[in-house]
Amino acid sequence: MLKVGITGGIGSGKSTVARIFSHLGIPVYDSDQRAKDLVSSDTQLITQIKQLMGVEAYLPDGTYHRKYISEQVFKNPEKLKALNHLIHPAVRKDFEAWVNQQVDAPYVLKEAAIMNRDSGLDAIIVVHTPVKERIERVIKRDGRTEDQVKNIMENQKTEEEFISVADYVINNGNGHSILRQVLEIDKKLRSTLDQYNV
Ligand SMILES: CC(C)(COP(=O)(O)OP(=O)(O)OC[C@H]1O[C@@H](n2cnc3c(N)ncnc32)[C@H](O)[C@@H]1O)[C@@H](O)C(=O)NCCC(=O)NCCS
Ligand SMILES: Nc1ncnc2c1ncn2[C@@H]1O[C@H](COP(=O)(O)OP(=O)(O)OP(=O)(O)O)[C@@H](O)[C@H]1O
Repeated sequence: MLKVGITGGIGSGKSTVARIFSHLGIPVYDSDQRAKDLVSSDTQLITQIKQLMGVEAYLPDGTYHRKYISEQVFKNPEKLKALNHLIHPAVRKDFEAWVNQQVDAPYVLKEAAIMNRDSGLDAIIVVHTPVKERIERVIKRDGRTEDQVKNIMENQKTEEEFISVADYVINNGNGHSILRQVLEIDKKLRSTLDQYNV
């Protein structure tokens, strides 16, 4: 089973592009969403996160306090690194278990904001959108302030760094057609798979 990553900075359009692959029948693993499920259900992880971030990391009803954690980690790279260190091994394990269930798919897609050449993926797609457009789209989508978006961006790869890990780049800037680009990549990935099967 080919494992393909899809990455890009906040608001680049990863989820939008992943949705198109999903319509083509490709199973998509949403790391952000799965991470949020795991921090709400994995008791060992919950204990470790409270130790790292304080009891305020969870609301009295047990909900993961995203707003509080977001404010803490995106202004403190060391805290973010420590949180990643707790959550990412759990996500990696969960992803491998999920992949094993996707028996009939030609390939699977892992969507994540953090991805490197050594992430254990066979190919990486980077969704590229100019920073200015990403900021405008996230303000519109989330109601975050420009400073909040820039704060998150400072803790992510730059556009150049994202592109440096890419096997395929999808340009999602204003005026570009993502459907055509997705169809081309899907065709190439399926033909790679055919070569493996020969
Ligand atoms: C930091 C948290 C609380 C922020 O939650 P919030 O709902 O405010 O924002 P959201 O999840 O939509 O993330 C905002 C943007 O930051 C990106 N992001 C999330 N976590 C990280 C991270 N560890 N490093 C860099 N970018 C990140 C997201 O992809 C998105 O682009 C939450 O994202 C979290 O718990 N992250 C840790 C889990 C993680 O690393 N997820 C990323 C893939 S495994
Ligand atoms: N080509 C486009 N033109 C205009 N708006 C777009 C385009 N692509 C995506 N958007 C919008 O921009 C916002 C960000 O897109 P999306 O949520 O797919 O990004 P993302 O990379 O998954 O973000 P995050 O990392 O925050 O999860 C969404 O509101 C989406 O509807």
